[in-house]
Amino acid sequence: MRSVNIENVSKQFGQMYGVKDLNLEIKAGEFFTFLGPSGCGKTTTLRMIAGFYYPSKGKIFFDERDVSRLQPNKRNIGMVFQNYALFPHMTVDENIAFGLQVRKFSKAEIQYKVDRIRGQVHLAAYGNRKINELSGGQQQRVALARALVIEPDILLLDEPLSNLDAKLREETRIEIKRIQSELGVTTIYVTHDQMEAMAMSDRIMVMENGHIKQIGTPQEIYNRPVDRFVANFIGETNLIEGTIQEINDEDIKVKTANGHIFTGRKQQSSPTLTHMIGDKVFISIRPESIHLGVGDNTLTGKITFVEFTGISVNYIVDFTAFSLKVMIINSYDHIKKLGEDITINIAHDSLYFLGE
Ligand SMILES: Nc1ncnc2c1ncn2[C@@H]1O[C@H](COP(=O)(O)OP(=O)(O)OP(=O)(O)O)[C@@H](O)[C@H]1O
Repeated sequence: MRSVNIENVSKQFGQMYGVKDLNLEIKAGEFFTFLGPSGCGKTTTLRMIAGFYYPSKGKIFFDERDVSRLQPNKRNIGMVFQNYALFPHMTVDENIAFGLQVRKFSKAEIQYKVDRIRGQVHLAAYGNRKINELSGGQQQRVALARALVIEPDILLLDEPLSNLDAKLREETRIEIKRIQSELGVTTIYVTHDQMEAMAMSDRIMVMENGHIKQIGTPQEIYNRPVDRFVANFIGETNLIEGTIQEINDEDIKVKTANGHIFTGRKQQSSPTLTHMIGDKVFISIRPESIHLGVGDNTLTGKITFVEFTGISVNYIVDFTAFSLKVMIINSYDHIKKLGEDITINIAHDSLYFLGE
């Protein structure tokens, strides 16, 4: 396993930038995810790491080695894409063995390595099955085995689960994570699915328009987003606009347009926020951090939407100047009805302040 260092990398397509001035270090053995909406530059970055694109500017290192202009087949990388690109009429073993044959391993070595990796992806009994006789999830595990059997320094995965249905996605996600942590291979994962990114990654890079927005652990990104884009993109949140009314070393009071005052902790603010009385701020409140009844930041409003999902009861509650999505984890309590009044509270620690 190797580290990946991206230094000042840009990729231009004519006048347009796919990515611009990217600086990034992925540690050896890390599960690192590129996350962002369509067109933000995830695949372009991955392709430069793979060697399918060369950077227009800047350098890429695997450990100390400059690979910026090295051909893909000289980089010792394993790759899995959303369309598995397996040979459908060949067997599982023939597919897995492909990269080893290209590398001219002996027959005995190939069989040993193929058997071993087939066991690791939980397909031990499937060596002689044809690819078109496998389920989508099994096919994706063959693709993974084929990428891993060459013992790559770096594993690149580009939306590998997007062709699978929801249940299989989750199962395969768990399998990929298990195999990755058993083998300890440095893994770079591309997705636009924030749940997937959160569940699998050691660290996540959130991208927008060819730029890095934030790099951090799933918890950092979820609990301490740098701005409204990240807060909105990672999970659901309520954003309420207001102005700073009062401030001291510990607390901030923010007044909304209809005169409501929210009190929160100063340390629960994005690092880029300046704290001056009169400044405009946004309060981010996660739906699951809102509770029923009286407490800190108590409010009473009218229910304009209600749904029961099994895990939770979700409400939208109108407070005239703003509305809040509220998620009450299923407690078998009475479910309130559309049009009813509801009293909610939000702990001071659950408010998070963002700049414009
Ligand atoms: N070969 C190309 N020629 C011209 N523009 C390109 C090319 N490849 C990518 N782009 C542009 O670069 C930007 C980044 O594209 P990229 O494919 O990296 O995005 P992405 O985040 O992977 O999106 P998606 O999730 O849709 O795959 C986009 O605006 C895209 O249109």
